[in-house]
Amino acid sequence: TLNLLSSAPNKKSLPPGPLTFPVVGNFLWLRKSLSELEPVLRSLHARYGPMVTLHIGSQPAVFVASPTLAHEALIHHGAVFADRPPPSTTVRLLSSNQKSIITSSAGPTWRLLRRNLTAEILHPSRLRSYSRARTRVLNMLGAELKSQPGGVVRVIEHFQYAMFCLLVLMCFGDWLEEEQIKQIKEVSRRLLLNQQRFNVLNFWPWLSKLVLRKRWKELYELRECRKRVLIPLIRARLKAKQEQLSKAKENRNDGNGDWIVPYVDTLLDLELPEQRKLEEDQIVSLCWEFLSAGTDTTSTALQWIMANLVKYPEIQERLYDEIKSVRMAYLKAVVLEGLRRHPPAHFVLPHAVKEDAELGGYTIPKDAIINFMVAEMGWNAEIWEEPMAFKPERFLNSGGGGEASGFDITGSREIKMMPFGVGRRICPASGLAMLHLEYFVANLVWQFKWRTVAGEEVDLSEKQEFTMVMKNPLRAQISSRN
Ligand code: HEM
Repeated sequence: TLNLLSSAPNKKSLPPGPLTFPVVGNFLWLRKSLSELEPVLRSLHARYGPMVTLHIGSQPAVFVASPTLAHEALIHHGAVFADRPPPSTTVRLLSSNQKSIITSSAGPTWRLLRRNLTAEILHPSRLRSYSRARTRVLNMLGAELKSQPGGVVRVIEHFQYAMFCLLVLMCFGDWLEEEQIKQIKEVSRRLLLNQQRFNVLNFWPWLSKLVLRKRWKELYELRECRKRVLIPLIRARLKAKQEQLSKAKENRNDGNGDWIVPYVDTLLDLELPEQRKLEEDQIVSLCWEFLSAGTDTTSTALQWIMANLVKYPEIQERLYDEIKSVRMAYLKAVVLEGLRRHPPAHFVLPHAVKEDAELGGYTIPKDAIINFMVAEMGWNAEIWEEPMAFKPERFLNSGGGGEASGFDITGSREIKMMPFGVGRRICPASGLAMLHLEYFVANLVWQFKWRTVAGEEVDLSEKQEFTMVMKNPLRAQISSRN
């Protein structure tokens, strides 16, 4: 009783929500993925308003569904709401103790790592330099699709592989052989597929170390495997850089210099705020983050967009005509509509506040997890007419003059949707993701006509995996346009 009384004032000022769940219930909540909670949250929001608190375990989790409150938190009080909750034991293990952008708390190391990625790799002028890698991957994807018997393609595995290759080439250099890419892909898949199983290790880690010893061993083994694959690539770049340096010193530039700057090179150069270079392990987890943050998100988005182009042939034909006449506004509108209607992440990654903060008249305590509901905002009927329909045209007026490019995806003035998040933690690669989506959608529609497979329909049902994917993956009948 004493305990309850002393914590009462704080609890009271949290956003409202059902106060208690039975203990067993709690355990189930923990295991349910956030998206399974979405329908529950929807009814809780209807009852309690745009901010709801669930007491998950001992930690309050606040869910924000209103674009206005998200703007207030992430833009107006951006510095306060930019932190992350402490990572789980397994995440800590795989991120070399939070040496990754996603997991680090909002301090000098996070700023440095994030700035390195945005300035050295994701800057528009740099993005142009990776065009050779894009062409190589597009040709590979086109050849794979063409080789499917009867022209019937199940796209998702091909899309995933294409996005993965592209990021591997940006990370380690575009001279890499396909055999090397396949090795990395193999470990990556295994880690991803086992994520749910490894998550369980985080509930009472001391207990799981006794009961789930084999699973812990598997996790350690996969981490080793990841090192075995990546460290030779990192060392090869270190050597190449040293050779280049000595050539430059001796003034014997043979013109065989590199075409591009791979991400790993920038990490080898980087100095942490405490004036020390990154350790090999930390470079491994940063490269890993680069590959895994961008593969499923982008390939899922691409699949959803292509699914809508198959389902609505008139949209596909209009897109084809506009590409033919080199008008790209509609292309951008199609991609934006895809991200609004089918955001790969239905929630941004969990946020936290550095100190107790206020939002919408309630207190957000330091130990709370704050979730922003991406899909709900994109489907908000007060902002979007017929929100569940796929209508790219809605973006053509957003900038005036029929230009979709005027739409502000950063939400800095006002949030209408936030597929990449907004504010200081906004996806640093939103520009790269948009470029890749526009590039592949345009080329796939340019090269092939996409139709439904005879006797089948495109089913837009969702299923939560690492991202929100198509429950029944897209299959399409393709034929060459020329
Ligand atoms: C369609 C594709 C993508 C979508 C929808 C997407 C979405 C997101 C979202 C919602 C967040 C969380 C924002 C927050 O916590 O407030 C995020 C963070 C992040 N994304 Fe992306 N992303 C995509 C592609 C990529 C790519 C291609 C990369 C890397 C090459 C990438 C790297 C990151 C990183 C490093 C963060 C963490 C930022 C931080 O914590 O400071 N993403 N992304």
